[in-house]
Amino acid sequence: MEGRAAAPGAGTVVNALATGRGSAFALDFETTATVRLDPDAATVSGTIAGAPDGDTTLIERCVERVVDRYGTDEGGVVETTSEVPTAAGLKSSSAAANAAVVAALSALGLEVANDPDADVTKTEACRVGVRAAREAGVTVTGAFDDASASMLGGVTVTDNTEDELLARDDPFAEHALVWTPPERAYSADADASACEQVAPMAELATDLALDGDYARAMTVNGLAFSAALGFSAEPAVAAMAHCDGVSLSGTGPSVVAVGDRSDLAVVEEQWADRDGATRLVETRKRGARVL
Ligand SMILES: Nc1ncnc2c1ncn2[C@@H]1O[C@H](COP(=O)(O)OP(=O)(O)OP(=O)(O)O)[C@@H](O)[C@H]1O
Ligand SMILES: O=C(O)C1=C[C@@H](O)[C@@H](O)[C@H](O)C1
Repeated sequence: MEGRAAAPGAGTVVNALATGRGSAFALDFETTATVRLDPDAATVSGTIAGAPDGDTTLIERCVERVVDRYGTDEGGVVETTSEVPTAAGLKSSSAAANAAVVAALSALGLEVANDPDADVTKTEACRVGVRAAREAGVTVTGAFDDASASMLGGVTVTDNTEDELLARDDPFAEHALVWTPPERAYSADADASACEQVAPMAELATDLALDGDYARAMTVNGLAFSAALGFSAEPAVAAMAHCDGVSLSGTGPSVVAVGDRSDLAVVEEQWADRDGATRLVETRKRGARVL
């Protein structure tokens, strides 16, 4: 009983830490999970390729929750390999959870699809991963915004207090420029009460996103949450005149700009002297998939 699946990382349109409502969009780099289930194994054990000391609680919980709900008490192993940097604001936890859940469902022989007649809908599979993320303690709100963008692709707006999908659209930009500084910021350590202080700006950004004005929502979000979480707004200020939208992603430290490819080349020059890595990626319409 083996299943393999991949799910993309994502960038932030609106951070949900202020109000519980958030928005994110899928980016074309992904995490792959392989799950082997064994009816005779008593536990699930995980490994992260290239990170022998990485915390495997999340992916183990994901497989356990799938087995609890859809299986017959199997144990087994789960392994991830990832192009999404961990704790960089690019939704590594959502990509890992979605890949692990879809791979486990595939190992059980279940079809996961957007189709309401599928054995398991993608939205339901996504909620299983979000519950596992809450149990593993890697999230503040459950991050259904990030998880749904990764699972469904395109851009989503959600209410994370109810794990409810408020909107889903195809990508609002073709390309994104992603700057990832060397430091890491775990979501679970973020200052949620500082974020709550910028709730009026988060509400404004959410209204813009629900009107389909995702790029401007990102920019409003980025200024508010950079200030609340103590990140410099200077990269966003340097980029703003040259792109459609730019924001601190997640709880940082990455900054993501969207716009035409030629505009993003100008932003890349503005960001060139910074520590860390800058990469130009495509946004992604397709979400998680069985391999
Ligand atoms: N490839 C992976 N395999 C297994 N678990 C992973 C993997 N990547 C991330 N995780 C889990 O997610 C945790 C990091 O979650 P965190 O929310 O802090 O990062 P993020 O999702 O990249 O950030 P953000 O929510 O700001 O985008 C790790 O400690 C680990 O438990
Ligand atoms: O842990 C969380 O609940 C979240 C973390 C960040 O990615 C945010 O961008 C997201 O909206 C919610």
